[in-house]
Amino acid sequence: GKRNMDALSEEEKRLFPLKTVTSVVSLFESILKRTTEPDLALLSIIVGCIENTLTCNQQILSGAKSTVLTTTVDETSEKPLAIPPVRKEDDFPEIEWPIVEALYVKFRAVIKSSVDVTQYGCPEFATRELVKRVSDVIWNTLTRSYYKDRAHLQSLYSYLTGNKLDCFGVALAVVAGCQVLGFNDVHLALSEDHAWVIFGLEGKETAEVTWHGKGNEDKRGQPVDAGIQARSWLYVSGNPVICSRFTEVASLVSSINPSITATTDSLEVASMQQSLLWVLYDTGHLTRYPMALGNLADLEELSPTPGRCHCGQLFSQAIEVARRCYGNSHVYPYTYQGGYFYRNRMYKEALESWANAADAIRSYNYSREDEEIYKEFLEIANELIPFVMKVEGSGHSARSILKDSECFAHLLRFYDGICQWEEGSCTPVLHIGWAKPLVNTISKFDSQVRRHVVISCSEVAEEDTPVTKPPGTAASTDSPVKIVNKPKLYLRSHKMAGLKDLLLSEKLNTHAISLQLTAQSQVQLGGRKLR
Ligand SMILES: FC(F)c1nnc(N2CCN(c3ncnc4sc(CC(F)(F)F)cc34)CC2)s1
Repeated sequence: GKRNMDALSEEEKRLFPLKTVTSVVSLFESILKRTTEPDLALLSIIVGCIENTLTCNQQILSGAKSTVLTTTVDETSEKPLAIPPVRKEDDFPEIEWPIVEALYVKFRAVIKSSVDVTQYGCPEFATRELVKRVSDVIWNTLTRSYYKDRAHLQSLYSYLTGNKLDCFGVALAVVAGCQVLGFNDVHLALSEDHAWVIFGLEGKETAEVTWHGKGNEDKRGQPVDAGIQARSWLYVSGNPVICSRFTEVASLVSSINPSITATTDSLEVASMQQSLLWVLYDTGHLTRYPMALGNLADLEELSPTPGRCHCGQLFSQAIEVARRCYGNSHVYPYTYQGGYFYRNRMYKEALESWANAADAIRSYNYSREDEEIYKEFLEIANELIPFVMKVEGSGHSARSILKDSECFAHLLRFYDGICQWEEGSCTPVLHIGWAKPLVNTISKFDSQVRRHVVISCSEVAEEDTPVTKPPGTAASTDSPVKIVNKPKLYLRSHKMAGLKDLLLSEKLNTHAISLQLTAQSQVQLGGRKLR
């Protein structure tokens, strides 16, 4: 019979007007089940329409409709730990099929009328020129100037109703445009702060299709090899999430933004995003997507789904995937997990996650387009860790992390990773603003505790490393004290290795430590790490 050329089956159309989260979930489940080519434009329009209707034209209702603003201020500190966003009950808008269909038809018309594929020889695979052309069509139809970092600019609904897209939205629109033209070899490649496309035979070609950050010339049309060679975090050493159509659906669901204001979320949009992420989780499309797992974990922390795994397991799963599939070159899985531990006052675990995050960044060279992760580490070092030291400092319990040499080892490993990140980079990372909080933090640990960490800095084993009992030999029953293994730490950065004696000294020489930490290394060997 007639091939169903419509985007939706009759049955799916009957789900309209969409009035509930359940109906949106049913629609996604039906589409994901019946096709290997889910239509990105259609799905982006649908979730974008719901998000923008519920978050962009909102009056904060008084009375029963909106819950009271709740803030949790930890009684021992003036700095609130985390203010859960106010979640407003709101009526789900009625999404009519004709509205969605009209926008969908408009997008297809814009793309088909602007790109003459015969000009590219109707190739089986997309060419660089074709990908660049689609990027130009999206680029040239955007509003001249608008605030690019605003929320709710990531969907095709935003593009079609307001001609505005953010950096991710442009990349998604280009892939959706190529899908309209029948080039199913064009797919999204996602790093932790940038997006580009792969295309061609076996997806071997890459092309920039959007801008990145502020004041950076866009490199649209160029391959991303230069960014990978420069070893900048932005290109994750060539380990981006390479999307299939299904992971592209996961990325448009993951980029749903329930925020109405800085402190108020739409309950319905958050619930829709959470439910759709579980659908994608159950169909296996989050398996190789650490950030989407982290997003789902954050939503589960705020509002646990009965019968589902604990959010802590999702943070751990994201780390497992990053290690196994992406060469441990992603940082966010650790800072997602560290943030969770911090919000839940699990400070020793948070320090370990942040040290693991620093291990992930150490092999990169810091480039000027890596500001986002720089800000992440700066906030951990200068806000979160000092806050932990303050609240832990007051409790003189023996269990305080200030008496725990493993915590001191985590802290040193955190700084060691950042120092090694800076090594060989053209742009310095550490400055005096880092040194003061560091010295302050280290000084909170007793010298006994600090001296309990066995620090090695080179291949040569420490001559004075006391031989500890080989593991497994039971401590003799009459030993008066518990045999506690001393944490061992291998410092890889020159700066931290140079600090070794200062760190273990009885009295901390604040000035010497600051000088060592902020020393500008003279000539960088060609300004980057080589092999
Ligand atoms: F606690 C921290 F680790 C984080 N909390 N939220 C984080 N996000 C939020 C969501 N987010 C993302 N979540 C899903 N997929 C992607 S793809 C991408 C790069 C770009 F936008 F395409 F350019 C970003 C991103 C960026 C990282 S990190």
